[in-house]
Amino acid sequence: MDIQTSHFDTYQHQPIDQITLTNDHGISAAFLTLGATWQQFLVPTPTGSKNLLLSFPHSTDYLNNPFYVCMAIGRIGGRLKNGQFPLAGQSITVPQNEGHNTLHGGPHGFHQFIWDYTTETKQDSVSICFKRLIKSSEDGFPGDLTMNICYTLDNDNQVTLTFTGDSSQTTVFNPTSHAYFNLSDTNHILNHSLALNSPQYLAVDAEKIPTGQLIDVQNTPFDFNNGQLLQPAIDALQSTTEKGLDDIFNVQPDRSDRIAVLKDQDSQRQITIKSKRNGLVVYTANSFTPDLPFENGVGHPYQGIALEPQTLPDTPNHPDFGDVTLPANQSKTYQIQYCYQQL
Ligand SMILES: OC[C@H]1O[C@H](O[C@H]2[C@H](O)[C@@H](O)[C@H](O)O[C@@H]2CO)[C@H](O)[C@@H](O)[C@@H]1O
Repeated sequence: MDIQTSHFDTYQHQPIDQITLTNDHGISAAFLTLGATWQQFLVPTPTGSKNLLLSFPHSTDYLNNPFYVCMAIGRIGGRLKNGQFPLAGQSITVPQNEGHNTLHGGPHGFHQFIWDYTTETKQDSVSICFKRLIKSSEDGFPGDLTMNICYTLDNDNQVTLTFTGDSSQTTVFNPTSHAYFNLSDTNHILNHSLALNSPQYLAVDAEKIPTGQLIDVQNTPFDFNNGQLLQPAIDALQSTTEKGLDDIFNVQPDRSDRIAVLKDQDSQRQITIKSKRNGLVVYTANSFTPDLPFENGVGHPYQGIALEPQTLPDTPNHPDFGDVTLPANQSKTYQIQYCYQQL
């Protein structure tokens, strides 16, 4: 097990570090202090290594576009209608960043911060824990939030994300990761298959806000229960505005908390995703554009797929979706696991 720290670059006169964790099988995962970003998931190939994540070469590239590439998302993933919600008998309004709605924690979400960190080496795992006090005056949500985002790489080739929040006042908390995967040796994900434990997806309005209605996936392009190739699923959506997947699935974790399996048919690389929460947003990068300077070539639609486990979005406005309340001075932890296998 190994941990290496290096200087990545400088952003707004502040140094950005890159921290690389390596396990005993030669698999490594790299992270940036900017946005607590998961920058690389490097697996061995016959000729070297392959990054399973989309990545940029500079800090500014991460913040110069609206795609949150592999960054940490919080306090709340997804959209909050009108940036408003009821909480502890009050109507709360938070800063908006997509018209009058709030997306991915608003204009000052987790992705905007430069995080402090500590590292830890154990016999079978290596970890980096990003830490920051996010003041209510910084992101506009109730309560000062003491936030820890830990990434652990173990010898089962699994990366575990652990989000722990503790707030000075009752607040809302539904963090996730915006990691975009491309498991293939090509620059698109069309020959990946996706399997989801998901009987329903959420209806959304024209602004992609959940209406509250859950729709059965049977006989729709959204039925991934038996696994489905992404190319035909995306083809079936070409007549829609999005021309691809940007959808919220109501998932049912199995006994091992598995909710999804992504597999590249050509290379036989596979990622299994585990989460205890009831939502998964699937976004196939439908509006990526050539001005995105990715390390594996300029941006284009379907270059990667973001799989974002969370409690169903806009939950504070839909109590039947769950409860993302974080009571004052009580710590809450969510975990997401991404497990790599070469079949
Ligand atoms: O404006 C850029 C894109 O923003 C949205 O895409 C987000 C998507 O809706 C979310 O479900 C996902 O979690 O994050 C995406 C990146 O922010 C728009 O929906 C998309 O059309 C825009 O191109």
